[in-house]
Order: sequence, then C-alpha cells, then structure tokens
Amino acid sequence: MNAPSAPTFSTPPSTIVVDHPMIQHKLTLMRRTRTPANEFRLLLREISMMMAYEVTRDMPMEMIEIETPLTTMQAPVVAGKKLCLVSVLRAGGGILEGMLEILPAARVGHVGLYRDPVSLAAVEYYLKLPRDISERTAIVLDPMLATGNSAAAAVAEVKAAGCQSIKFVSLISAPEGLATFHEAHPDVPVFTAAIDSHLNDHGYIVPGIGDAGDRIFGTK
Ligand SMILES: O=P(O)(O)OC[C@H]1O[C@H](OP(=O)(O)OP(=O)(O)O)[C@H](O)[C@@H]1O
Ligand SMILES: O=c1cc[nH]c(=O)[nH]1
Ligand SMILES: [Mg+2]
Repeated sequence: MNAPSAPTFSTPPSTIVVDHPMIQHKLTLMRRTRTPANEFRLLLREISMMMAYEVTRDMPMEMIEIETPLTTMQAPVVAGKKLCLVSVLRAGGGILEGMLEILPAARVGHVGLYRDPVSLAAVEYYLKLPRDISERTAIVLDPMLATGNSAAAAVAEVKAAGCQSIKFVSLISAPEGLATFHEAHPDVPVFTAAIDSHLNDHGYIVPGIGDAGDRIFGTK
C-alpha cells in the first residue's frame, strides 16, 4: 500500500494567518464596497488591536516581586527588547492607531512609500526612524502586501538602520507578494489576517479591499 502523502501547505512557513473569528468577521465588513470610510477606519483599528496581541505573543517575560494588598508574590512582567512600530505611509497609519492602544510605550517610525502605477516598484519619499531602533524589535505595519515591493523596501530600511529583530503585519496579503517578501527577508515573519487569491493586471489584490489608503482617508 502506498504511504499516505504528506499534507501540502500553501501558507509559507514564516507567514502567520491570524484567523480569530472576530478578526475574520470585521475583515468581511471592511471588504464590502458599501462600508464608508469612518466604519472602515474603526474596523481597521479594532482588528489592529487584536493583531497586536498575536504579534507580541512571544515577548519574553520575567518574574518580579510585587506586593498585593494581602501578601507579596512573584508576578510576570514583559522583559527584553522594547518595541518600535514602523508605519508605512499612508495606509500603515490605520494599523498604527490600533497597535498604539495596546502598546502605548512603543516608539514609532515612518517610511513613506508609494507604488509606481506602471512598474509597481516602491518609491521612497520619507524616512524617520527612532535613533535606538537597533536595540528594539520593530513591527512594520502596512495593511496591503500586494507585490510585496513596498513591504520589502520598508523592511530593508529598518534593517539598514541596524535593527535585527523585525516582524511585519498586514491585513491582506497576496501569495505572489508573500513569496517575493520571504525571498528578500527570510528572517522576517509576516502576520496577516488573510491570504487572498491573486493580483490583477494592475497589481491589486483580488478579492481584496480596494485601495486601502483611499478607503481609510476617503481620497477617492
Ligand atoms: O505590495 P505592493 O505592490 O508594494 O503594494 C502595497 C502598497 O500599496 C499601498 O500603498 P500605496 O502605494 O497605494 O500608497 P498609499 O498608502 O499612500 O495609498 C499599500 O498601502 C502598500 O504600501
Ligand atoms: O490591492 C491593493 C494593492 C495595493 N495597494 C492597495 O491599497 N490595495
Ligand atoms: Mg494606496
């Protein structure tokens, strides 16, 4: 008898799909064309708060002694490297808001990138990162990972600043973009709420959400 064939996984090993029911429900509401900008922003903020839990799940802990009203005890607190959230302008700002609710002490950096509409290459127009980013874990934020060019360029800037501990958070990713990103940065895990079907001829994620920046800021 033939040995049972090994299961095939379409999700690359360093991609973590955050499939919590509340995230998936809210993402469905975001995808709808009829969802207006104010609801879209609120949903993105709520999803980002939940993704903040997932992306920080492996933070190292240490025990400290504290006093409760009744006794002293050993209690856990977060230890280790501090965080830097890096927002990819413009649309990363939508995730940043929710992440800062959960991680208020994090430092914040910005990378300004736009996609050239013809070549789909990422073009940089702004960069401001905290000076001590090399001593921090960076969480790079952009709701859309389409061709992966913007994500790869943003992470390259964070690495160039000396940071060696990096994670990437997106809302929706395309399989093509994940492959490109993981090839460029095999050491950087991607946390995403969905891996969609494919990119269309204009580099948009299908079924996707449309243009995230335009939907967050109501610019179309
Ligand atoms: O994976 P890619 O093919 O690079 O596409 C993804 C990028 O496209 C969008 O930004 P856009 O360039 O539209 O800029 P915006 O956020 O200012 O709208 C999105 O927010 C990502 O940054
Ligand atoms: O589907 C896509 C692709 C790139 N940028 C977006 O905002 N949406
Ligand atoms: Mg955009």
